[in-house]
Amino acid sequence: MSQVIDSTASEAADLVRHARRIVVKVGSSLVTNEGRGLDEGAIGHWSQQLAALVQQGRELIMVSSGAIAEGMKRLGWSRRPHEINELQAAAAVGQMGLVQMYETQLRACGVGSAQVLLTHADLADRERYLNARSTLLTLLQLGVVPVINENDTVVNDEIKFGDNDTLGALVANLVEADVLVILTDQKGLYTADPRRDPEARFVHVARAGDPALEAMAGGAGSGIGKGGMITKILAAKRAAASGASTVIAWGREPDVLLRLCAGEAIGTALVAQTAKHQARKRWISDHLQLRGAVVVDDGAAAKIAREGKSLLPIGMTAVEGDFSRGDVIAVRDARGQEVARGLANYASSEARLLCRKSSADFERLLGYAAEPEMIHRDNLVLSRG
Ligand SMILES: Nc1ncnc2c1ncn2[C@@H]1O[C@H](COP(=O)(O)OP(=O)(O)O)[C@@H](O)[C@H]1O
Ligand SMILES: N[C@@H](CCC(=O)OP(=O)(O)O)C(=O)O
Repeated sequence: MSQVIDSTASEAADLVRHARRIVVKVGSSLVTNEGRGLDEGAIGHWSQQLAALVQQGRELIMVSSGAIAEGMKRLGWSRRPHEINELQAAAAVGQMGLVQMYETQLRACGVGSAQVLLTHADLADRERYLNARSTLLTLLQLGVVPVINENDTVVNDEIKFGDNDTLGALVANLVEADVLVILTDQKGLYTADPRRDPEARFVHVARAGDPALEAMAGGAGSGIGKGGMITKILAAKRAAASGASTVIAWGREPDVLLRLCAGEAIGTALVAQTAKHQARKRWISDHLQLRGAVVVDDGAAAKIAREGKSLLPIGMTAVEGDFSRGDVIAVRDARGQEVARGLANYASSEARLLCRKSSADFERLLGYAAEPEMIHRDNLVLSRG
């Protein structure tokens, strides 16, 4: 049995203790008590823990399923429909109750919440990716807990996440979370589905992306959940691509989030092998197709290369090519040498207006106020040195 690990369970637990930005995902079977209706006690308990962690100075995002199951209950449907339009209708009905319950519970703990509905296409589109990212990061800065679900109304079979484990991982990638916590109806990952195999052994820690894990994981055990363990294993692999480790744990474990954040080894830890900043750099370097460039003065080039600062439009002298917000562009110095590459916050047409301008002028020049940076330092990779 592989269970290849480069970390011990206690080292893995330390990852959560030190985590600042955490994405928590809860599945339909937990949220709706196996389809019996929204579990107010469970949502209240997670909300209290989320609020306590925000109050500790951490940033929390909740990815919660349950809309379809709750919608089915509200519509009086006992069997999950096959028609996609019926599933979408159920999700729209159920999402009302779902988000209302989180809002009420979090507010009672003194923490604000926000509803964010996303689709895969939103995150594949570079401009929408940047928009979603900056909205979520702003919410986190405000100390608000975003409560995310798939935007079931606008997706069809092909582009549907199908399960919220994938959505949780994509959100972890989007905001560069330190840890993804997947709460489910089992204590974690076993060597086989424990509902079917009484010999199944518990896996405490493993390497995220280890192919041996995929062989252990079966499909959903309850009639309510969709993904099963395989989607959680694949979500951990995906989250690891941006440097986030994943913990899979039982959602009804008392104080599970607080105890994980206190460094207790609960559940299965799937440890990412790449550090966050390296993963981000690789992601940007992989988008090698450059859409254009900006030329910067020596002051801006030095700030980027030596101090690791963001590129501000005031340091830009020229814009080359035709690019959109979210495209990867080069940053060149006055001698034509490439200093860095990164994701443009402004399209080339806007960037041309912003050259040499300070952020106080942006609203007058563009008609709206947006990011002060042309490329944020988180989205910038140095080309040499
Ligand atoms: N190797 C495994 N270890 C643990 N659970 C497994 C495994 N393989 C399959 N499962 C099943 O996956 C289920 C959890 O997935 P799912 O029902 O989709 O939950 P959720 O709604 O939380 O996403 C478990 O109840 C279990 O029966
Ligand atoms: N967006 C859907 C979630 C789909 C789903 O079943 O997810 P999960 O229970 O996490 O496998 C809903 O809210 O019902």
